Amino acid sequence: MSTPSPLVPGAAPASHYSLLVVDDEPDLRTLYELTLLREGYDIETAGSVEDAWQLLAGRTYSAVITDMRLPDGTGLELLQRIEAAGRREKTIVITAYGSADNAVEALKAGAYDYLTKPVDLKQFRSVVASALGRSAGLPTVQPERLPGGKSPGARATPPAATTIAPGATVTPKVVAVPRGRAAERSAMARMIGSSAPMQQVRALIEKVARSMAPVLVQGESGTGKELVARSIHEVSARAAQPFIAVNCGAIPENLLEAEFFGYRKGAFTGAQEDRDGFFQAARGGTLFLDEIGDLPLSMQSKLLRSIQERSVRAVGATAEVPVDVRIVSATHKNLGAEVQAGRFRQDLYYRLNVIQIRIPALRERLEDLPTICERVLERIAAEAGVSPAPQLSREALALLLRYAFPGNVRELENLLHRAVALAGTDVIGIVDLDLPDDAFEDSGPGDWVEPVLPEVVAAPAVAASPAPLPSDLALHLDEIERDILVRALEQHRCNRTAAGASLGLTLRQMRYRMARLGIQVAEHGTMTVGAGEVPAEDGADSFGVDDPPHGAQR
Ligand SMILES: Nc1ncnc2c1ncn2[C@@H]1O[C@H](COP(=O)(O)OP(=O)(O)OP(=O)(O)O)[C@@H](O)[C@H]1O
Repeated sequence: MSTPSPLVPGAAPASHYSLLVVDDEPDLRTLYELTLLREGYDIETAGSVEDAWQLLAGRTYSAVITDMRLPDGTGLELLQRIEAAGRREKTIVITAYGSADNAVEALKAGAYDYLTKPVDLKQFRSVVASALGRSAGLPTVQPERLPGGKSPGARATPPAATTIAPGATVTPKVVAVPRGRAAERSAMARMIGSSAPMQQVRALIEKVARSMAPVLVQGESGTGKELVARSIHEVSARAAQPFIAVNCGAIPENLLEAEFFGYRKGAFTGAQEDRDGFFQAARGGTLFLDEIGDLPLSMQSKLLRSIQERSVRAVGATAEVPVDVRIVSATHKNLGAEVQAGRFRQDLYYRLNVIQIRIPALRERLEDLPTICERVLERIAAEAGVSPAPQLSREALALLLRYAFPGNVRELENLLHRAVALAGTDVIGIVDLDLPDDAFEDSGPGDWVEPVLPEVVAAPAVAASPAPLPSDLALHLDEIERDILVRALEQHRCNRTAAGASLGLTLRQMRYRMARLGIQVAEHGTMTVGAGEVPAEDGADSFGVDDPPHGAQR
């Protein structure tokens, strides 16, 4: 066991970061201890899991650095104990060279980061500094103290994040450009939804933000993968450093290397000065690799090397330069299947997929839809300087709840923008949604979703006082639906195809609904409304002026 020594030549000023180093080899302990003392940290050391645990029982540390193989157990066991006890020490494990499995296991178990033997001391200092939320070699800053003397790690105000357009040259100037209004609010605050899957996503973000483990975010297009990546960055100790978002699928293959790693003056025709790449721009922060599944195989191997070595070599440069960057990647593809098909390197997949966050499609969390609509409409109104914000009519919301949203939240946002423009009033109706004709093509009797209509979204702004609650919701909604269908049929002279299209329904769906609600249209164009029934699958029991004769091709 040792304490900060005034005898260490060149030691940085004393700090309040305290570290516990666990290794059974006395020489290595001394090496790590001396290295860290020079950085100005307080150090204590232990030679086994039990020794370490005893020290931990007596106090808290800013971080624990442990070798994987210890005489009475493994570093992983120590880490698991720390996690299980709910302690907040950051943990760094040191694994034998080539034991990627151990490293991945440690990251999954909650380690902040790992180092491989033989430990490169420069990297060692940088990883420890990164775990403490500071830059290696900088004077140590006294962290905010929590009860018990624990350093919480730096939680700075999120800086402006940056997306780099393909082909754009990366300079510090570009990195500093703010992203505009949306970037002003934190990504986590912009992420709407309290459904169980979204709660899980939020909990995972909080958990993974504490470590350096690579995260792979999977989900359909428009589900919010970038929002999740930004949230991880903002919640992490890297929040004060850059967030660089790169769309891997949008960069021409011949530019990829220069864009990722930068280039030196004269490296190729037109390289008139040194330029940084995405990795250098993201130094100390997070590099978000969107659409990683679109990265060509040749670039995949270069990316793998940089991630493994934690260093990059600019095009035309002779030396590798270490970079401290956290990688978050995303894809809408099934990367496992891409690996099977030989289009994605298995080793890279393994490196990127240490922790996976799957964002469910919007149709899998429909309970979030009313709140998302409400908040998006508020935002549209605020941007246009309009008050009060437009609201969806009950019927419009009911229709949206049955729509499949192939483009997920992004599609919903676009749809609401258009609807607000079309509506002209502060209540958005079904016609304003202008949903595509084939929107409900697959829906049939079994696909009916009983709408959940929270009062806050459903109540039109014009209502003076809230309507009394219905005693039978299903009957009440049937009445509303019946009324809408009858009005649409009247407007379209009982032509069911046209009436259905005006409501975003196919003829088959229109037939089904009419039969269910007891609406009949005779051949001469008169309409009767009676008791409903459960229709036959193809709804062939009701005829109308727009129906072809039996057997005819439409
Ligand atoms: N849970 C959510 N709450 C509010 N807005 C959301 C949510 N999820 C996504 N959005 C919004 O939807 C749009 C698309 O989100 P984002 O770009 O993060 O999706 P993505 O999955 O990365 O899309 P792509 O795969 O096309 O790159 C953004 O405007 C984002 O703010």
